[in-house]
Amino acid sequence: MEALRATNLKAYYGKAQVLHGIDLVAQPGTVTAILGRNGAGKTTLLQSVMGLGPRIEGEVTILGEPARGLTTDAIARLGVAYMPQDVRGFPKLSVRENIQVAASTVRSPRPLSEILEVLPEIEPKLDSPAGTLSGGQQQLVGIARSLSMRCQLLLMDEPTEGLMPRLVSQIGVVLRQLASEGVAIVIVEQNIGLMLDIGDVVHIVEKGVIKWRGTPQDVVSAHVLDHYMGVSPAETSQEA
Ligand SMILES: Nc1ncnc2c1ncn2[C@@H]1O[C@H](COP(=O)(O)OP(=O)(O)OP(=O)(O)O)[C@@H](O)[C@H]1O
Repeated sequence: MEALRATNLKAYYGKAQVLHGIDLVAQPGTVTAILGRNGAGKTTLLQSVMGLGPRIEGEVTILGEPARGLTTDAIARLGVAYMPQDVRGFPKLSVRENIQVAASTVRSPRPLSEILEVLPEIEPKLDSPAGTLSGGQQQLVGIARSLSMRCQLLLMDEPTEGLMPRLVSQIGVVLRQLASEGVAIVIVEQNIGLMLDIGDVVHIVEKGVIKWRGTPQDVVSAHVLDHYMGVSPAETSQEA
C-alpha cells in the first residue's frame, strides 16, 4: 500500500495560492526527495500533508486513509512523523526527555538503545538540556525523536541543515536503514548531493508545481539541476 498519495493538492495562505495541484506518491521502503529553490513551496507541501498551516484542496491519502481535514494529531496517529526545519523540541528538557516525549505519542516506540546504536553521538548528551546543544546536535535529537516514533511515513524538512559533512553522511546512512525497514521517507533538502546519493525518486518543485521527477541517475543525465536549480553536477557533492 502506498504510504502517501497527494492528488491535485493546492494550498493557500489567505488568497495567495502557493501549491498549484501537486501529485505525489511515496512508496514504503523508499526515499522521496523534494528539491527546489527557496520559496518554491516545499515546506508548504509537507505542512499541507500534516494538516498544518495553509488551507488545502485536493486529496491526501496516508496509508490508505483519507487524511485531508484530519487534525495534525490524528494524522500523526496514522503513523506519520514530521520533522520540521526548526526542530528545537523542548529546550529546557533533557535530550532523553525530549525523546521520551516523542516516544510517548506512539503505542510501541523504538527503544532508546536502538536509537543510540544508529546515533551514538547523542549518548553523552542524554542528560543535557536540549537547548544547550549546538544546532547540528539538535538536528540529531530531532532525528532521534522521529526514530523513537517508529513511524511508517517520515516527513523531513532539511534535516541536514547546519550539520558537518560527516554527520550529513551519517544521516544518509540512517535514512537508508529506515527505508530498508519499510519506512517511506519524504525529504525536502538543499543538499542535492545527499539526495542524489540516497534518493529513490527525485522531484523538483518550482512555484508550487512539480516540474520534473525521475531517478537520481536521470537527474544527472537530463541536466535538470542546471535547468531548474541553477547548479552544475560538479557542485552537488554532499558537502555543498
Ligand atoms: N505562513 C505563511 N503565510 C503566507 N505566505 C507564506 C507562509 N509560509 C510560506 N509562505 C509563502 O509560500 C511560498 C512557499 O514557501 P515555502 O516555505 O513552502 O517554500 P520552500 O520551498 O520551503 O522554501 P525554503 O527553501 O526557503 O524553505 C513562499 O512564497 C512563501 O513566502
